[in-house]
Amino acid sequence: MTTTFFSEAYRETPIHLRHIIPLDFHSVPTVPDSHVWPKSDAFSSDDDRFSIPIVDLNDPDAVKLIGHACETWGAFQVINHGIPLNLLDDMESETRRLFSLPAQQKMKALREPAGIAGYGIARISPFFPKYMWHEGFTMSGSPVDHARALWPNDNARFCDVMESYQKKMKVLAEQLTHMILKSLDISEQDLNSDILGLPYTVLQLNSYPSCPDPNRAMGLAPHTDTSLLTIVHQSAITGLQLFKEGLGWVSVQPITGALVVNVGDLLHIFSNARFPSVLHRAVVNRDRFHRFSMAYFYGISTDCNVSPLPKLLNISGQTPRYRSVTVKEYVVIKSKSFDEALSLIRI
Ligand SMILES: O=C(O)CCC(=O)C(=O)O
Ligand SMILES: [Fe+2]
Repeated sequence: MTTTFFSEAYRETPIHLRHIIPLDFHSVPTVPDSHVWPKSDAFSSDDDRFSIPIVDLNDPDAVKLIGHACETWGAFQVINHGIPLNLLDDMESETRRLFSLPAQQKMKALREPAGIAGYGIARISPFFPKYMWHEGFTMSGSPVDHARALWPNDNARFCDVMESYQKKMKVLAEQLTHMILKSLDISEQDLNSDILGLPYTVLQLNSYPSCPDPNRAMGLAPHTDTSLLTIVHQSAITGLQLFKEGLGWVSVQPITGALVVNVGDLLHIFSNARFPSVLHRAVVNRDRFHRFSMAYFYGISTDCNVSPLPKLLNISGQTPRYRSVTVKEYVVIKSKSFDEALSLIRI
């Protein structure tokens, strides 16, 4: 259902094969020109004083802390989230197993040009002149068809781990969404319809192979997510950075067992821009530091309308900053105009 919906939206913006097939990273001793990025002179802060808040979900003040983090950073790390540590470990080892397959094997699960699920490079790739040091595998629901192509006789464990992770993530994403709305004084009854009952969810596995010249390569170029919120599990290797006005690029330090939560475009619109849809990117490392991340995108489905929440406008006396769009319309605008998408629906 979700796949169909996205294919519908993506049919208008199919991607050329050269923007789907990843480089066979292990076959190149140096960074090819196609993957060389101008050295970023943006200030990158590894200073511990500048890091996103860590919120303990058992903290009695968690709602307030989450609201504050969404407002000031558009992101936070969450601990005591209820996702078992061994499931996070299993996710990481299955992800590693997938990306360690030979290139020609991974090609058997290649994403369709107008599709969302399968193996390939980042969907944002056509918006940049150079390729990223990255390969991905995307799922919406069961990955069984692609998993069968990857491992004809040995795919049950991969599918079990991916499915149970998606189930657990959905529960956590719902809980976080309710807490975020509560921080705005919004209850479910205040929403126009049962929009939260119609989630769309996508799980994206990311692989950033170690790079011979990390300063000239880009893992995942700066972007915002087209979700309500995104929950990221990153392996113990740094790479994720968020852009904060006045500070520049700030690294999100991996903390064992913690998950990173990002505000996405849809929540930004709902909040009438009170919560920034956080600009983020992934940088790469050298030597043996092959990094993985697993991003769970939680959004709302199909024909739902997204607009600044009326109750929020009433409470704050603000005028709406965005016009109402359906999720489908927004996905099409974003896949054509990328970082201009929000400004194209601004009032
Ligand atoms: O690798 C990461 O930490 C970030 C992944 C990400 O931003 C994405 O998949 O949209
Ligand atoms: Fe992202």
